Amino acid sequence: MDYDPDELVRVLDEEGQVVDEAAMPDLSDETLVGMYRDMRLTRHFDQRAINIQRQGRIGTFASGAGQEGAQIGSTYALAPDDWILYQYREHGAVVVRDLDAGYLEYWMGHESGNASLADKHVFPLNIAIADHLPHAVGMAWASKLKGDERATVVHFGDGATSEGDFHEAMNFAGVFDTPTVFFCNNNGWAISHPVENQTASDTIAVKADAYGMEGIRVDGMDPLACYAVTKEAVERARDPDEGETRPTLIEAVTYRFGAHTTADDPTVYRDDEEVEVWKERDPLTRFEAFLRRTGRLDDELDAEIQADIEDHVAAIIDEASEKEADPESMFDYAYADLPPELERQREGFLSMLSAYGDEAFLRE
Ligand SMILES: Cc1ncc(C[n+]2csc(CCOP(=O)(O)OP(=O)(O)O)c2C)c(N)n1
Repeated sequence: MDYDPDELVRVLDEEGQVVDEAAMPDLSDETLVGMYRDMRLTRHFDQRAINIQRQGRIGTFASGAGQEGAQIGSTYALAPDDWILYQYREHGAVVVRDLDAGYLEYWMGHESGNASLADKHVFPLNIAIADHLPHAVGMAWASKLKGDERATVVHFGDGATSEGDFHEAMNFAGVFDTPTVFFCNNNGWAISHPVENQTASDTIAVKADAYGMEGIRVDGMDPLACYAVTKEAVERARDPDEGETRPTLIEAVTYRFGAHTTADDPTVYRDDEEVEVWKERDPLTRFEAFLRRTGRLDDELDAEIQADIEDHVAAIIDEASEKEADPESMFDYAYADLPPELERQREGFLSMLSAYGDEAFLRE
C-alpha cells in the first residue's frame, strides 16, 4: 500500500505547511506546543528505553519512533476519561495521559507496571495480537448501556487486522452501535511481513464498509490530521444530542522507523532506502517546522522543552530502577492455580536460583 498524500486526510505536508486550512483544528498555542512536547518526550523516552534495554535493564522493548504523530494527535482528541486500549507500541498515548515510573516498571518486568495505568483510563498493554479489540467493544458497549458518554479508542497494527478478533469486534460494534474508535496504526510491517501480506483490500479503511461504519484513511505522520479525524470519530461515538452512538475505523498510514522490537533485525527483510524515504516524513520534524514557521516555537523554548523532557525521563528511569526484580513472579499472573507442568518448572527454577543466584539465568 502506497503513501499517496492525495488520498489521505492531511492538514500538514512534509515541510509543515498547512495544506488544508478548513481541516485545521481549533487548538490554542499552548495545546499545540503541548502536543509537540509530548511527541518529543515520547521519542526521547523511546531512545532511552532502547539504551537501557541494551544495558540489560529491560527485557524486550518495542520502539514507537515514527508513530508519535498518530498516537499523540489521536489522544489529544479525547477527554481524559475516555478509555484507551493499546497494543504495545503506542507509548505516545500513555505519555499524553502522563508518563511515570510505573509505565517503565512494566517493561522492566514488574506486574505493578500494568496496574499503573488504571487510574489514567488506559487498559494494560496487550501482547496477544488483536485480543484487546473485543474487550474494547465490550467496554464501549458498557458505556453505551450506562449512558456515560465515554468513547473507547483501541490501537492496533495492520497485522492485527488479519486476526478473527478484529472482524468479530468490528462486526459487533457495527451491529450494536458501540462508541468505539478502531485506530489502526498501519506502519507497513507486522514484524517481517509487509502490509500487502495481510489483506487483498485496497486499504484497511475500506473494511469499515463491510461492517456498516465510517472508515477514514489519514496521514499518520501528521499529528493535526490525526487529531482532526479522531475528534470527529469521538463526537460520532458520543453523539450526545441524538443519544445514538456510532463506531469508526481510522487507518493511520504511518511507519515504524526502528526494529519491530529490540529482539528483531529489520535489515534482513526491508531496505534501508525505504526507511530513509519515510524519515523524510517524520511527524516530529514537520510539526516542529509548522510551529516555528507560525511563531509558536523558537530555539529558546525548544531548548527548554528538551532539558525538561531529559530530566523527566532520567527521573523515571532512576525511580523505576530502584525496584528489585522478582523473577519468581513470572509464574504468578497467567493462572490462579498453576498447572502441574508449570508448578514443576517453578520448583526447578527456584532451586536453580537458590543454588546459583543470578548465574541461574546463564545455565543451560
Ligand atoms: C495472537 C498472536 N499471534 C502472534 C503473535 C506474534 N506477534 C507479535 S507482534 C506481531 C506482529 C504484529 O504486527 P502489527 O499488528 O502490524 O503491529 P506492529 O507490531 O507493527 O505495531 C506478531 C505476529 C502474537 N503476539 N499474538
